[in-house]
Amino acid sequence: MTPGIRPLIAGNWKMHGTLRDAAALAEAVRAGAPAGVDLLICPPFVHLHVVAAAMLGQPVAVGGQDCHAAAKGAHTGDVAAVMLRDVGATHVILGHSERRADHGETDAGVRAKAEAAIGAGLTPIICVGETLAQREAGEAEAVVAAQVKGSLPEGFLAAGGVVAYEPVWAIGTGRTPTEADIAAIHAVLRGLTSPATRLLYGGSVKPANAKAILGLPHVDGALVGGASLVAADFLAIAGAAGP
Ligand SMILES: O=C(CO)COP(=O)(O)O
Repeated sequence: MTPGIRPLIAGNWKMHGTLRDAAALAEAVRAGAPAGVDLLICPPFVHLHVVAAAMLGQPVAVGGQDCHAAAKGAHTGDVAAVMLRDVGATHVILGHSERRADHGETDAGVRAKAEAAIGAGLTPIICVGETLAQREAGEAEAVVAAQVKGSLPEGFLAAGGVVAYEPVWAIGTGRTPTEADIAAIHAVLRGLTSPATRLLYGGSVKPANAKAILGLPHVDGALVGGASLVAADFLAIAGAAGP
């Protein structure tokens, strides 16, 4: 943790569940939200409006998992940042490695989306992280630094933008980098951002490893995938970030 930075525990629900599941999960998270920690849940687009309406005025923020760089237009299947803001989202995850892989997203594209998000009043959470081949080649720090330099738009730090380090090989695999490796990358991220930027770690975060990971220097929270779909696990991770 970084002294003076309030931790953020974010749940990326990815493409899971029904509307009923989403409503129940959000309510369970709300009911158990611990003090002293910011909580964010990011449902699939089709569930976002209902979840955001239910969380209005509650201590659980709601975010999107992506947005388009344009404010409107002929972009079939896409969703604009202003639309997310309009239905109650306050944050948006951008440049997740699954989107970089599934949709060919580039650093420049992520930067354009982040500009749109900031313009719409959303807090962008930009994801960076190396592949296993890049880590084994000793390139992890250079890859992550290049992604940060390429993906963060001007005004990102002033707008309170968040950076999430998610090594691709740790996502959904149960594998995590060593604590020293996480700390090393986060030190690089701190050097490239600001003393106040929230830096999240993501990749197989679960109740059993949350305390150790969240205790590392410059780790100001977590971006949680699988474990965020189980309210008790997500809340246990949030509890590990608390005072
Ligand atoms: O991709 C992630 C969050 O964005 C991490 O996913 P897991 O927690 O399932 O490894």
